[in-house]
Amino acid sequence: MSIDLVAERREALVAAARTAMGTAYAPYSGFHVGAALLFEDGAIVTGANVENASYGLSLCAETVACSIAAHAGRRGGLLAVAVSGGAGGRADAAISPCGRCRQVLNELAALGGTDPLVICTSAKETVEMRLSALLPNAFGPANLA
Ligand SMILES: O=c1ccn([C@H]2C[C@H](O)[C@@H](CO)O2)c(=O)[nH]1
Ligand SMILES: [Zn+2]
Repeated sequence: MSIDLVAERREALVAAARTAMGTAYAPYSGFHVGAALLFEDGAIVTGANVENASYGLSLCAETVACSIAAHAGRRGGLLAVAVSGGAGGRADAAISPCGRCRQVLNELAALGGTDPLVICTSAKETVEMRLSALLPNAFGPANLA
């Protein structure tokens, strides 16, 4: 059921990540990233990186998308994540989420007991893996219960 939804919405999810890349605010790195989250109800929530003049405060696209989803009331049900990005918004590198974003994604995943598929896409290639492979033995909400 869930796997079918990912297959069904896969193209839309990747397209949403690419579109979201267009709203990146990345004047310092020039590296534009878009992320799209697919939920069990079929909804797609997107985000793009938001940089800051104090460089270290910049937020990645995946973290922005997770924050928007949480703010909209989502507390789980994360089935898949698509990430697309590259210098100048050219999406020529299949980038995978940074360490901080893996942990942020894990919060939404763990709350709903899912292991989302992470789809890293570029114009040239697509690399896919489960979040549990990107963040094995994760620290999560259960550790605080
Ligand atoms: O998976 C990633 C990797 C990097 N970035 C952003 C952070 C920064 O704004 C820019 C360059 O690192 O790309 C993301 O949004 N997601
Ligand atoms: Zn990140």
